[in-house]
Amino acid sequence: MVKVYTIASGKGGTGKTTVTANLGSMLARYGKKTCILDADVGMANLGLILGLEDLPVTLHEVLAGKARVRDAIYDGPFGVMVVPCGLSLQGFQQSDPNRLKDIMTDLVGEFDILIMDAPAGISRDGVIPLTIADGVILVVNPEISSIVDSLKTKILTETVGGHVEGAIINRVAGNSEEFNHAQMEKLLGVRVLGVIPEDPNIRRASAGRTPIVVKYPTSVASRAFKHIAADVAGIEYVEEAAAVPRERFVDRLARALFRAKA
Ligand SMILES: Nc1ncnc2c1ncn2[C@@H]1O[C@H](COP(=O)(O)OP(=O)(O)OP(=O)(O)O)[C@@H](O)[C@H]1O
Repeated sequence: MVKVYTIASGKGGTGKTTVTANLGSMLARYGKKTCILDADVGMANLGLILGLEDLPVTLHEVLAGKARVRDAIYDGPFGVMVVPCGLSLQGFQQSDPNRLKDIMTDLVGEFDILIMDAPAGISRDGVIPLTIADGVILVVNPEISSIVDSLKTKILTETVGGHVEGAIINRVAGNSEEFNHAQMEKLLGVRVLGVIPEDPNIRRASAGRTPIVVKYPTSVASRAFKHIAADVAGIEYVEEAAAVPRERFVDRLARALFRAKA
């Protein structure tokens, strides 16, 4: 049975796109047929951080009724399928977000998991991804403004008949001013699905157009993403061993000589 998630937030910049790219990639790695869509049609950047640009067909053309969604699906990391959005203002203006529901209906038979990256804030178009998901996942930073804005998104989701699955706390630096896991759960009134630390490798990976789980798989943030993905996939998380560097020729030679002498 397919499960449809929307990754949402209150204010912008909390890490929705980062979560969508990394969670989607890991779910595919864990064997789930996964598709991630950039439903942030006005401020799209999922394609940008995955190196998918200058594409002939994107979600813009599909939402404009000019193309089929099948023609806007591209290969992403670890076998995740990606439906990116174009960057042009004209493409945004021609998009009809009401078509999103039909697009999702077209995809449900082909995937185990569909994940939509929603627009930030509260807008008429932003409501659609909140209503058509089985579960909305809020991406929240551990500070009061982000919590208050996410609460508004939670209330809006419930008002329009949607369901909030839980929250991911992102960019946790471990400062004493930050709200902790238990406080966040109490304030938001939802289960915390995972905690992603502040990790400079996330920016480095994005600059290289690759999710951190691919580029720096043993980094602290990658391990956190893997935990959440395993939970969502319903499998037990097993720590992957760090890659053992290949032994250099001189080391092999020295070892062989040393053994020969002994
Ligand atoms: N855990 C983290 N540690 C360090 N940097 C992070 C982390 N999560 C996200 N970032 C950085 O924060 C910035 C915003 O992240 P992202 O684009 O994922 O947010 P967003 O919620 O999708 O934003 P928007 O609402 O504008 O679409 C990016 O530069 C990203 O690399």
